[in-house]
Amino acid sequence: MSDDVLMQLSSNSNPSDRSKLAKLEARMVGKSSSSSPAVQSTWQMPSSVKFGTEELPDSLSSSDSEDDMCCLIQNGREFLIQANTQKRKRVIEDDHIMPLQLYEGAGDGRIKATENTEKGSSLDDSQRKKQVRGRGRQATGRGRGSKSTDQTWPSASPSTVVSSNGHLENSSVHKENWSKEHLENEEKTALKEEISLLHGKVALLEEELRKLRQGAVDHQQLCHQLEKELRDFKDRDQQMKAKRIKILSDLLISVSKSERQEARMKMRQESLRLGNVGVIRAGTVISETWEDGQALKDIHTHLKSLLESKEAIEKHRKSLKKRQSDKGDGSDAETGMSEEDFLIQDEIYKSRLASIKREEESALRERDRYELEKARHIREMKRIRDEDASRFNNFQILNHRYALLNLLGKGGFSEVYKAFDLVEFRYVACKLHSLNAQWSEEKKQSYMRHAIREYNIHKTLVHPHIVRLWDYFEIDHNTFCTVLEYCSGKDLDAVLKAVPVLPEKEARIIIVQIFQGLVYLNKRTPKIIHYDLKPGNVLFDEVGVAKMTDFGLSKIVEDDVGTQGMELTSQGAGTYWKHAGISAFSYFMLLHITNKQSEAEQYLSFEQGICPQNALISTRLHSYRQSWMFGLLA
Ligand SMILES: Nc1ncnc2c1ncn2[C@@H]1O[C@H](COP(=O)(O)OP(=O)(O)OP(=O)(O)O)[C@@H](O)[C@H]1O
Repeated sequence: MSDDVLMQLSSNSNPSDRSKLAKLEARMVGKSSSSSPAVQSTWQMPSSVKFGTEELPDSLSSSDSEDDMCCLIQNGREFLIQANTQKRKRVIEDDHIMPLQLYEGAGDGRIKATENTEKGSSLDDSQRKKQVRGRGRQATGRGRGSKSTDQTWPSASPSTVVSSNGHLENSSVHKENWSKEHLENEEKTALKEEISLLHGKVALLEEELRKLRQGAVDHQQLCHQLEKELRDFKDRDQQMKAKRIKILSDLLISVSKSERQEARMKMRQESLRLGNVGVIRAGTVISETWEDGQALKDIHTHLKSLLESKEAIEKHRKSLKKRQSDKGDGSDAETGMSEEDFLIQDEIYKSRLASIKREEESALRERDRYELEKARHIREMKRIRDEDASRFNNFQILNHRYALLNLLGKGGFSEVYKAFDLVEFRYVACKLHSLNAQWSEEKKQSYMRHAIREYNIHKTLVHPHIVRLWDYFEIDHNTFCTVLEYCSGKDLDAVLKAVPVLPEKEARIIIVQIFQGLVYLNKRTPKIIHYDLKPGNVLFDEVGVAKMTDFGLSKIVEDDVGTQGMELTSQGAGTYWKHAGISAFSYFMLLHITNKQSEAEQYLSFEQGICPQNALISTRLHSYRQSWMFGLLA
């Protein structure tokens, strides 16, 4: 430590002092070799310190010259040494103050750095961080810094100045202790400040927590309230839903009831106009017979009178012709009519006959129209009668969902009701399949198999020209229901029966739609054969889109089964698909357009030749032929 300080001190002394010192030392070394090394070393150190001129003997201070020195040496070498030794002592005594004064000039930074370095070894990392934090605060001028800068280090130098001097060492230790204490105090102050800050933060957080807890409690209460409201709302909604459904079904029922009344009233009126079913009693046998209504009676009477008139005129004409030929070239003996008069009379008869013919044609057209109306009327009568006889005619709600309204029609084994779906809020057609209680279990099973197959095939079909099957459920042991898309238009059978000849354009667009449906059935996997395509199974929706329905006889075509391995019915089905599927339908439509019965008959025999083994199809075709081909085209 002393070497460093000495170096420092010597570097700080001015050059003239240094040369004087060198000279003095040179003399001392040369002339007083007896002086102790301790003294010498002690001497050397303060010699580099700036000597105040007042500290030297006047003779030395007043004269720097070589002569003075020589004089001193000559006059008493001993004195000089003694004087220098005393001075050196004094310098050393004061020395513990001087170097620090010098250091103070050099700046606090270095001392502090030294202190910090020393302290750094004894402080752990956290303490160091705190110091840095403390200094940071000093730099920002937050209290502690100002204190620290106000404090001045004691001007005492560290123990490096004179290590051999006990007093100085104590001072150094004291300073170290002081700086430690100071640091500890600073640390404590910082920690106290930090603790008070943390206390503040804790108080804030506690306040925040309290508020949050309060908020949570409020939220929970709100949540409970909302849950309760939701429950109430759901209950109310449930009650309202039940009410809504009740009101809706009541409305639907009242509309249906009025429709029923209207239908029956219309039927009664139409019965008077178009005809009714009368009862004929022959002994004990009671049979039903058709009695034409007034309009038909009138038209028939009119036609009859026209015919009578025509016959009468024809008769008169014949007698005129006879008289004309009898009279020869002369005039008629009885009437005196000339040849010219005969010709005029004949023209009158001819004209009258032509007029009657026109009237007759008109009356026949009118009769045809009445006949069509009569057919519709008979159909409606049958529907009403079936509705009245049905066990589902009292507006039941099936499966808690389908409100049955009015009967649409009755098939071989089923009744189709218009219904309202109270879940989806749409009209549907409920097809109620009833098994005859008289049937054997085997027959029932067979029917069920057919119905389930129909359902399974039909439910997978989604196409604009195929009636959708929405649902299927059992009603009781002998009855089940399929829910179908509702088609509010007529079926094609009714359309064809309503016109004597269907215009080609209309027939073509119906065929196109049905072909699209058939193409879909043939392209999907697995392919489906409808097997029962007829006008009665083509329905129209409210905008006139044609849709195929009734998949009761349809079959799935297994892809991997070759024609050889197929059942007889399936072989027929494959062929039927080609010929009776697309061709038959278009053929029938074309026949209906061209109205050529011979071609229709030819086609039917051809079709029967394709699948003679399929009794069911043959039966169907037979009824088909009966109801449609011969009924219409004959
Ligand atoms: N989805 C529907 N929408 C509207 N009316 C329908 C619907 N399905 C059937 N109908 C009508 O219900 C009546 C009876 O239909 P159903 O299919 O039971 O009889 P069918 O085909 O004449 O007889 P079968 O099934 O014995 O051949 C028909 O007049 C038909 O117009």
